[in-house]
Amino acid sequence: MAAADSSLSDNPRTFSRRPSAQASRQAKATKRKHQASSEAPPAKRRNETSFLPAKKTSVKETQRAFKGNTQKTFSPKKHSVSPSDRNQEERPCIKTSSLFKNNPDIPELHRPVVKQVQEKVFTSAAFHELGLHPHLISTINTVLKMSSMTSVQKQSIPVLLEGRDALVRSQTGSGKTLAYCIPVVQSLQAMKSKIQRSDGPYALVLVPTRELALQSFDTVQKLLKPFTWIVPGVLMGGEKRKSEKARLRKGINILISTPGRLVDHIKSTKNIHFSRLRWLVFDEADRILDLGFERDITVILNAVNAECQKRQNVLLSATLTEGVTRLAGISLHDPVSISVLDKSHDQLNPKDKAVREVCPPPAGDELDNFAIPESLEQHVTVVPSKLRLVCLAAFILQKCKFEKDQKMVVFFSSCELVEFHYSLFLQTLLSSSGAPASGQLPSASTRLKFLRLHGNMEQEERTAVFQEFSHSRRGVLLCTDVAARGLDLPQVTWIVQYNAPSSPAEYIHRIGRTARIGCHGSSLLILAPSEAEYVNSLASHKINVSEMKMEDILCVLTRDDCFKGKRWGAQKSHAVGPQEIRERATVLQTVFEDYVHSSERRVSWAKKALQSFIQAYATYPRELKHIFHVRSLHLGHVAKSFGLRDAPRNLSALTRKKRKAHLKRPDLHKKTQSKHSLTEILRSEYSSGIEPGVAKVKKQNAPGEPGSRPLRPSLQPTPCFGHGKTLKWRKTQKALQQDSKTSQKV
Ligand SMILES: Nc1ncnc2c1ncn2[C@@H]1O[C@H](COP(=O)(O)OP(=O)(O)OP(=O)(O)O)[C@@H](O)[C@H]1O
Repeated sequence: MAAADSSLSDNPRTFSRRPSAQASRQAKATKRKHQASSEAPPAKRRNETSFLPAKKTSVKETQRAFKGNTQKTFSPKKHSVSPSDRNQEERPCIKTSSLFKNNPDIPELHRPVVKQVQEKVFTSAAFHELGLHPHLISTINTVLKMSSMTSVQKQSIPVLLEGRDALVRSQTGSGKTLAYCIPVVQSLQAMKSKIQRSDGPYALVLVPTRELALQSFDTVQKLLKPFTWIVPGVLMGGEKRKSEKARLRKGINILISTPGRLVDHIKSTKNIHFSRLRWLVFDEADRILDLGFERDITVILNAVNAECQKRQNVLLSATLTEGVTRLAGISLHDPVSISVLDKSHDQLNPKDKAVREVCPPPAGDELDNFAIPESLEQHVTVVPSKLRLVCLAAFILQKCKFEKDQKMVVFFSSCELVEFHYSLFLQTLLSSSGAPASGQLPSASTRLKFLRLHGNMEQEERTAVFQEFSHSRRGVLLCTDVAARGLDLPQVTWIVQYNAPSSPAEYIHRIGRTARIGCHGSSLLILAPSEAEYVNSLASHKINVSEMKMEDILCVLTRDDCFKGKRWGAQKSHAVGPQEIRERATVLQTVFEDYVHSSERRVSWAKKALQSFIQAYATYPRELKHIFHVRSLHLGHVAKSFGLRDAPRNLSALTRKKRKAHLKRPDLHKKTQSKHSLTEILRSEYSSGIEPGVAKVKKQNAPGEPGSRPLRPSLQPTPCFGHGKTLKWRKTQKALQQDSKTSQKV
């Protein structure tokens, strides 16, 4: 295989591992010049180079840390053939820019070491100490196979059993679902007049995604095993409305739903009554109550309040933000605020933590510092844009091909990006993992398994993927933030964030898919050099990450002879030097580029994915724009991470046009057409599944304000958020809008 980098393949010795004194001086000078280095070249050059093939480079540029020739002729393989087959073919010469050349310096990460907020997961208290129904206790012990309570359960269950409203905050994977499900089931089974199915909902649980709805339903169903007269049900979209209506008509006593779907039924179904409602639970409350769902939540609360005033309200999340606390002030009645923070770090008397802690609502700074599971190791790697794709692929290979039983979730910023990488990896990495190579475990070739999950998939497939990945011992799930919240995917060992999240809260929820309930897990955040400052932003929220070097990730390619260059073909590859790593990375990049350029259709598919990336990039909230700004992207380099050899010429015009049109996301284009605001488009990731309902929503105006749709009389904004309190709509709306700025990109 001829590598695409002539400086590597023509004469390996030109790549001395130690640069000459002169080269090193020049490199230092270059480094100083680019001290405030970012991905972006100066504005003028950026405009020129971004849309043109790689240009000739200056001497100084060639002295940078990674060197090579600007262009190189190489022989591409026949498309979608494994890299090992490629040597045997006659290939035309195609120009490609060097992968390791003209990259910006990788800045040193001066990350402040901060003390992370910690929580203790388990307590020694047993469920039978709670005075629950004996059948409920035995179900928890035998069906769920749990005996001792987690901290959040120990604190929340007694409070909820006392009949209080509560605001519950505890780290991801700490058992919040049972913290509300147990009191709900205990209280409903104990009702004097036995519950009838036809009574309708006694408890309403709102969750942001369909998968989470299914998961919570599963838990409730298990708890209800001994109490067969109480019927649980789930409404989540994707299912035929007619069959959901039929189930509602028969009666559902514990109703779990996504907000959009419930609103649809409130508006169109006569069979949903809340007169007997005793419980209203908002799981992932900060997500549910943010701008994306605000309108739906108002409709739901108004419908509920119109029929029922006296009930218990519970808000739960690992990241309760100020907006939720404010809304909690309106929607909760004399709530107990439960936080499981391990104060032993700050307090002299560590015994205090064992006592049930009922604290005032967290305020100010405390809200911004989220607890992270102690057994979660967080890493960050800084990778130039050109190398992002090979770096991600190498990391996946390292963990999931060469190590045993690794289960990985990779987060992307849009559905289209998920689809692109999923297909690309299936066609390239899987076909290249046919025969076990030297250094590869015998069963490694069968170890690689890719799945994907995003909001644009058919519900049937979404559910199947969710189930398959849940029950699988290994595999790579490529997904959007639709999988970031609440999902309890057992034994996930690695979380990779290929596109940085739009807020610290989303960072916490994404990494929270691993290291659950005291298990060990790791995460990797991949940043471009221009994004390195994001590490400080995380540190300001008491999030500590340690650096992983890109070279150490790429190093794995030397274990896989699929990625051997031609020069090395006849040799045994014992020596693992930077040169060989670069060569193999170039071979892998060539595999991607060959696949993408194998047809016009694939090129335009890659362009669309690139466009989707740029559009998603433009949606970072204002407070992160100084780190993530489209202007900081070198499109030519970014294009390479989509297997494109050059940046598409018409991309910037297209993107500008799109940005003007309210930053529509291409992956949702079909659904949204041209009328939706950004928020609505982004929300559709979590949509009810009933498109006409979504499409009708025009603008995020407060009900009753000019431009808003008239609501049904019972839904008019005279809203009581329960217990006779009037919703100060405008104030809340403003507060929510402020808070949502950090959560727009989901
Ligand atoms: N007392 C317990 N003993 C053992 N396992 C438990 C206990 N309580 C909950 N679990 C398990 O812990 C895992 C995480 O629970 P859960 O999904 O409720 O966490 P969570 O706090 O809601 O997380 P997130 O914030 O991500 O939504 C689940 O697999 C659950 O079955």
